[in-house]
Amino acid sequence: MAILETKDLTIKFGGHTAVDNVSFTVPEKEFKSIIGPNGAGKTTLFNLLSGQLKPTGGDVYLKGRNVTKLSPAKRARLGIGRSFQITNVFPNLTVLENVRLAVQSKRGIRYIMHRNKSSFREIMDEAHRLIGLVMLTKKTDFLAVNLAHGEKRKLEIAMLLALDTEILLLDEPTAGMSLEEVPAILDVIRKIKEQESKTIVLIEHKMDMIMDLSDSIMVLFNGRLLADDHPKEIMKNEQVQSAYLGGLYDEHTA
Ligand SMILES: Nc1ncnc2c1ncn2[C@@H]1O[C@H](COP(=O)(O)OP(=O)(O)OP(=O)(O)O)[C@@H](O)[C@H]1O
Repeated sequence: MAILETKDLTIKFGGHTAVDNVSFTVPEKEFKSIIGPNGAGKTTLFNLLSGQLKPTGGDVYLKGRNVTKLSPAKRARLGIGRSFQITNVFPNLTVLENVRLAVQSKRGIRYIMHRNKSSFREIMDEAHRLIGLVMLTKKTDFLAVNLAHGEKRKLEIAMLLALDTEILLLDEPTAGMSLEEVPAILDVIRKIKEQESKTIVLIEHKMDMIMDLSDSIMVLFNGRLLADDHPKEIMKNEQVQSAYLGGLYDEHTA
């Protein structure tokens, strides 16, 4: 069953159509990547999925339910979690404290009202598990403010996982990272894919990063869906090669 689906999703900014009649489905537990050159509409599409933007036309469905008119908070409660929604990283708290608070906020008032030793232990165990999953164990007691850029992204991912949504929208998790930091974050994403049984939709600018991780790849170009297929087919697709790979080649040689 499709856990996430769009039909003819469109948004116009003035005369410019940033997302143009995009229809796609994401089956449950699939790892789908969205690629495309600068300005293709990837982030705008994410904003439409998470509810930050309302479309000019078309619809978004979550588990068959039309959520087009719902707020980001309501969509999050229904199962869509987005990495950049994590605005509550406290710089002067440790990694453990930040993740613990995220786990606690998900469990909500129930746990606070019935606070007891076993629920606190459970929350701490989950926080430690998530810190391990994103490979930050050695930094457990570091203040968030003292983490390297790549480590901060890992912390954000741990806090996103704490919300325990079925769908994770990851917007360029490697953005702004030094080359040495990239393999570690890809390892984290691979581990999440293997261990967490989530549906993952990931935006990536650099196609080579996500070829082996993705079950399917969507290519956006000028707001349009150029292709949506298995990675191998995407590589062979001539339209994609000329539109997207050509652009990348230019970028590397510029
Ligand atoms: N709020 C807005 N108002 C006007 N135009 C916008 C707005 N948001 C995005 N756009 C335009 O929509 C187009 C798509 O932008 P978007 O950021 O979604 O692209 P992208 O594929 O995410 O690019 P990048 O890889 O650079 O992040 C661009 O031309 C951009 O200038």
